Amino acid sequence: MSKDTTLPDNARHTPISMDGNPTIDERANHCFGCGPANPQGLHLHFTTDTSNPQAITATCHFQLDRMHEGPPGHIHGGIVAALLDEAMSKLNRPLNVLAMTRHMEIDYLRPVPLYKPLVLIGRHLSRPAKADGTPGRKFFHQGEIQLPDGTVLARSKGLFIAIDEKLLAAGLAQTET
Ligand SMILES: CCCCCCCCCCCCCCCC(=O)SCCNC(=O)CCNC(=O)[C@H](O)C(C)(C)COP(=O)(O)OP(=O)(O)OC[C@H]1O[C@@H](n2cnc3c(N)ncnc32)[C@H](O)[C@@H]1OP(=O)(O)O
Repeated sequence: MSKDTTLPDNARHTPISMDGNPTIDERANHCFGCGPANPQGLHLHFTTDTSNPQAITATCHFQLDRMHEGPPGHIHGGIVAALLDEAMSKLNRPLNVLAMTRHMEIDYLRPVPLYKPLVLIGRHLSRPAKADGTPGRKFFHQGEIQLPDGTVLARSKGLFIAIDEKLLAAGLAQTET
């Protein structure tokens, strides 16, 4: 069945230019957290440090304005959650896994200010082995939003589950129709 190329992009979720066989990165082009093609996204850009494979990190320097306000002068709590989720999810690629958030918990320690430079950090914590000793599919990560002086404003712990590539392909096929 041929595709209706007259539909607006927000209904298709994938830009017309990516028709064919888009990679997962191309599919993520509209990701609310990091997709460069999402005009309403956060446009977060992360640098990953894999020098210690046991403690991979992903770091992003960012600043938000009133578009994302919750308490006056401060970032909305749901956006704080999205920021932390994004930071943790950025650890999956350097770990060579496609994974989705299964569970996350957040400590909102201090209100997170708008119009201030902030640091968002994801840290890989552990990947427990299965009972038979083979690598498990659960990835535990931590996220933090900090002031530049290191003061932690919000902290998360997340469980990400590796997605079977065959199921992923089926999922992507579903979103194509
Ligand atoms: C269309 C497809 C596109 C895919 C593309 C993906 C890649 C590219 C993403 C890029 C974008 C990223 C963006 C940011 C990251 C998001 O935000 S991802 C979006 C939010 N997340 C979701 O939508 C996920 C929705 N959930 C699901 O699809 C399914 O639950 C999952 C995650 C695939 C897991 O399903 P499942 O395989 O049935 O796993 P389930 O048995 O429920 O739980 C797995 C294990 O975790 C354990 N567990 C559950 N909760 C807990 C807990 N609180 N504590 C400890 N253990 C727990 C369970 O007991 C279980 O353990 P075992 O029995 O295996 O020992």
